[in-house]
Amino acid sequence: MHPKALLEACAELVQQVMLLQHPADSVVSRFFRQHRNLGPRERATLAETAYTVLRHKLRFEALARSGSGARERRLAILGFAGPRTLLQAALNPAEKTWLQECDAVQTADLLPQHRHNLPQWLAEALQAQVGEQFDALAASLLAAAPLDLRVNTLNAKREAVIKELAAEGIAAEATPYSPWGLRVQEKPALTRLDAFQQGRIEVQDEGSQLLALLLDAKRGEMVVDFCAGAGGKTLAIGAQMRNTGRLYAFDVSAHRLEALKPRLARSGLSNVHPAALAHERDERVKRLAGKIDRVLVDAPCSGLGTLRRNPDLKWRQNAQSVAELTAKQTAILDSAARLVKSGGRLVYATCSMLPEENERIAEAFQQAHPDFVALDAGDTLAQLKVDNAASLCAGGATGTQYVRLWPHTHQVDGFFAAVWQRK
Ligand SMILES: C[S@@+](CC[C@H](N)C(=O)[O-])C[C@H]1O[C@@H](n2cnc3c(N)ncnc32)[C@H](O)[C@@H]1O
Repeated sequence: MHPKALLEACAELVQQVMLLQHPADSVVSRFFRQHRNLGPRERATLAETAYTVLRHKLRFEALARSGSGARERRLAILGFAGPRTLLQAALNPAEKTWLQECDAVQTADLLPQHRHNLPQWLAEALQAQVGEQFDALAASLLAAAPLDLRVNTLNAKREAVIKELAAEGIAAEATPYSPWGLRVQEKPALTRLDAFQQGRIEVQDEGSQLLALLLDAKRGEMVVDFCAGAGGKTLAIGAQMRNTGRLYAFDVSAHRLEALKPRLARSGLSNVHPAALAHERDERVKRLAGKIDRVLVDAPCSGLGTLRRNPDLKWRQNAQSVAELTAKQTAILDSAARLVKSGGRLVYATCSMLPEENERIAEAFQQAHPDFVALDAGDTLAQLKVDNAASLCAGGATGTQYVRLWPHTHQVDGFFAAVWQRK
C-alpha cells in the first residue's frame, strides 16, 4: 500500500475509534473486515496507530489544535505506529514542519493532564490510592502490555515450551509470579504455532493466571467459574483440577461462552461444562446451592486495570457507569456465594483499580455474610508457592488481605481479588 493511502486509512480508523461509541477492538475488527485487502503489516500499523491515539488522546488533541488538514489526520500523524520514513513519505511540506514542531515539545513542559492522559475523575481516583507513585502508574498505563502466555500444565511443561518457542525463533521467559506463565517481548503470530494449535499455550496476562491459581481448585472437586466469559480462567482452573471433577463455566453471555468452545477443544479438557444463565439468580444456581467446593466470581467491571490493552476504556467509562457496575457486582457476588458449600472457597476478582469495585464490594459482602471468613490473600498465595506473595497484596490488618496487582510495580494488568472460606 502506498504510504499516502496507509496514512489516509489510519486517519479513517482514528476517526472511527475516537467516536468512542463501541469498544476499540471491535471497531478495529470491523474496519479490517471492510478492508480485506490489507496485509498483516498494514493491519499492525493501523491498529497500533489507533491505540496510540487513544492512549495519548489529551496530549495529541492539544498538539492537533495547531497544524492544518483534517483533525483525525493530524491525530493519525502524531500516533503513526509504522516506520518514520514511511510517514515522511506520506506528508506534505507543511505537515513535515508541523510534526517537527510537535516532536520538539518537551514532556517536562506539558500540563499534567497532557502527560498522564487520563480523565480528571480517574486521575484523582488513582492518585488517591498510589500517591507519589502516580506518575509511574500513569506512564505504565501509556505503554503497550507485553504478551503473556499460560502453559497448559495438562499436556506441557513450562521449560519444554520455552525450548519449543525458541526453536520457532520466539524468545520467551518464565513470568516471575505465576508458575504457568511465559512472557514474550515481541508480538509473534501465535495461531500458526503447533504449541498453540495443540493447546500447550493460551494467551493470558500473568495477573489473570494468579487469580485462577488463588482458587486452588483440586482434583475431583465441584467448581464454578461464575463469570466465565470466553473462559480464560476456566481453562487454567480445569488444568489445575487435572481434568477431573466438574467445572461449571457460567455466564449470561452465550456468545462469549461460544468462544470458549474451540479453546476447550485445543486444551484437551473434558471436565468443563459451559452453561448460559438468564441472570445471576438463575434456577441453575438455586439447584447447585451449597454444593460447590470453589466458586470464582470474575465480575464484570470497568476494566480500567487493562488500560494498556484497552485504552478506550478511560474515555468510555465514567463515575456513573462505575456506580452502575458496583450494583451488578454486589448482586452477582451475593448470588454466587449461595453455591459455596460449608468449608468451601469463594474468590471475588476484578480487573479494576478502583476501590469502589474492589475493597468496598468485599467489605460490604463481609458485613452481610458473617458465615464467610476472609482468608489472607498473601498467606494463600504464599502457600501456593508464589514468590514474593506479600508484594502482590495490600489492605487489612496484615497489609496482605487482598490481591492488588499494578501495572507499574508487577508488569501485569491492574487486578483485585478477595478470598473467603465458608464456615
Ligand atoms: C471480566 S469478564 C470475565 C472474563 C473471564 N473470566 C476470563 O477470564 O476470560 C466478566 C463476565 O461476566 C459476565 N456477566 C455479566 N453479568 C453477569 C451475570 N449477571 N451473571 C454471570 N455472568 C455475568 C459477562 O458476560 C462477562 O463475560
